[in-house]
Amino acid sequence: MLHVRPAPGPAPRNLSRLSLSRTYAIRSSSVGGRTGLCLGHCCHCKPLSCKCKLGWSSQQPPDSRQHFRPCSSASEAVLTAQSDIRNLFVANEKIGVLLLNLGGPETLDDVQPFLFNLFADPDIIRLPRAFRFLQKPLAQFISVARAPKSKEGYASIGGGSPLRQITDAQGEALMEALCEKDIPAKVYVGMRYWHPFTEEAIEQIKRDGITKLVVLPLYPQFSISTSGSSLRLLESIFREDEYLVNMQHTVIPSWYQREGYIKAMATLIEKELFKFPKPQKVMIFFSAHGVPLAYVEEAGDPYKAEMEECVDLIMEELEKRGMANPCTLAYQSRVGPVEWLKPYTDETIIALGQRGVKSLLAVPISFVSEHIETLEEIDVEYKELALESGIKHWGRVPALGCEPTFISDLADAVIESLPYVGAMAVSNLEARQSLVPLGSVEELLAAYDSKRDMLPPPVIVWEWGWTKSAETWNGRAAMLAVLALLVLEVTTGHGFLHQWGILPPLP
Ligand SMILES: C=CC1=C(C)c2cc3[nH]c(cc4nc(cc5[nH]c(cc1n2)c(C)c5CCC(=O)O)C(CCC(=O)O)=C4C)c(C)c3C=C
Ligand SMILES: [Fe+2]
Repeated sequence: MLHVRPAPGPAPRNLSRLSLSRTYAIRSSSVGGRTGLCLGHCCHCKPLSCKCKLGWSSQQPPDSRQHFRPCSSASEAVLTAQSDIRNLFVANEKIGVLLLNLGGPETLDDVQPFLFNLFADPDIIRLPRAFRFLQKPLAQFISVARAPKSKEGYASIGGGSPLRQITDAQGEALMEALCEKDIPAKVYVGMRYWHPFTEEAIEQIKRDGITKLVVLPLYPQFSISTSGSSLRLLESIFREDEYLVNMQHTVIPSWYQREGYIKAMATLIEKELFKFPKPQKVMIFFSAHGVPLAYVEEAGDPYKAEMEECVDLIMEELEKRGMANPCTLAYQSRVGPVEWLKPYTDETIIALGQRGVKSLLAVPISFVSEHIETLEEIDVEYKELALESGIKHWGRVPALGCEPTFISDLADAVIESLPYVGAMAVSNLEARQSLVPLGSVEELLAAYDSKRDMLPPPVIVWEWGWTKSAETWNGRAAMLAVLALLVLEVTTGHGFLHQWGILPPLP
């Protein structure tokens, strides 16, 4: 199914609106009578369901749009927050902002160990509980097998990922923006899979004696596989550390609906549209990083719903500016044999070409830095595919990077969240039970973990003969046997893959 909005005019877009209630019900989970993760988002608007200045009652999940939409009193909220912050300085507090990101290999030699870290993450490869002991051997196997292809990609974009450099620059720019808004704070970068690792950032935060911390994942939309994974790691680090248990903090889990972000995206799109010979005829093609379908359908990942709403908001902003282009949302970069969110970017490009679309503007939407999937997958592979599919004019919107409106908005998000830093951690006991996400992300992750265990097997009744159930169970037995062989091979360095030269010998 394509997410296509026909041109011209404000005809309804075919962007299905999933119920967001699960996401926001989880977000609104209350600890100690106050809500959790609405911090930093909702302080502008106070709909009826909102009981506190920054939250809503857990009994009354709000309409997300109403709650999250920035309104004209945004600057007022920032001003209030700023005066609260000045009070923090009187109390001699040291404010830190921890930017969480994915991380990327800096050299080609880093590629395999980076991939190992990624695939060793149980939020990336989800093994049933009984098979968790296989996580690391499997990560070793997949990372070794995938490294040559990944290396080719990284070699073609200059020999490594630009992610560290860009994230550091975003951190610097955020620090300056906060300083200009009279909020001196130190910004730290903590990567999930490569340097500087989250653990390194945390050590620096401790050395600097930070007393109040805002945790800001650099993913606009929340996914279990990205922000969720980073927060889970952070939570485990916090739980083990006496200093961190006592450090007040808050988390901004996703921020795709912020006015500054939406406007910055619309401005970038508008600029690129006008490079086309007929701007009004261009199909705006949002390409988001995919996740396996089961994350959304079985584990309750809000990623798809947030992505669709984000696209809606950007398109509304463009409409306000007089642009009524058609748009499509598709998902790219799938890895492995399972089904991922659809429609897939490559299939969609081909379908659009067949439908006679002639001008396509690709908009990377799930990430705010240039990275391998914008520089290689979109700029090279998808462009080539588009031209082969009959598309005549191709463009690509750059990632936000250090775009000033965007950075200024991130600074506002941080400022708005500051008065609520530590509001939840009223005692050590409570803090230990519910640390980083003030209860909410933990609940989200816990909900998906428990759901995973409760999933019914695909085939319940055994039937003799060449049946679906026989195929399934034979297939499972065969997979386990192959897995066992692979694990043995990767750990011992001996086996058929080494003999056939598919895997290099162990050093
Ligand atoms: C919102 C963004 C991202 C989601 C969601 C996401 C999920 C996800 N990714 C993989 C597997 C890989 N991702 C890789 C690189 C990579 N992923 C993201 C973002 C999201 N991933 C970025 C920004 C990058 C690039 C980092 C860089 O170095 O520039 C890779 C490595 C590259 C490759 O070999 O293709 C893999 C593998 C899974 C399995 C997944 C969801 C479960
Ligand atoms: Fe990824």
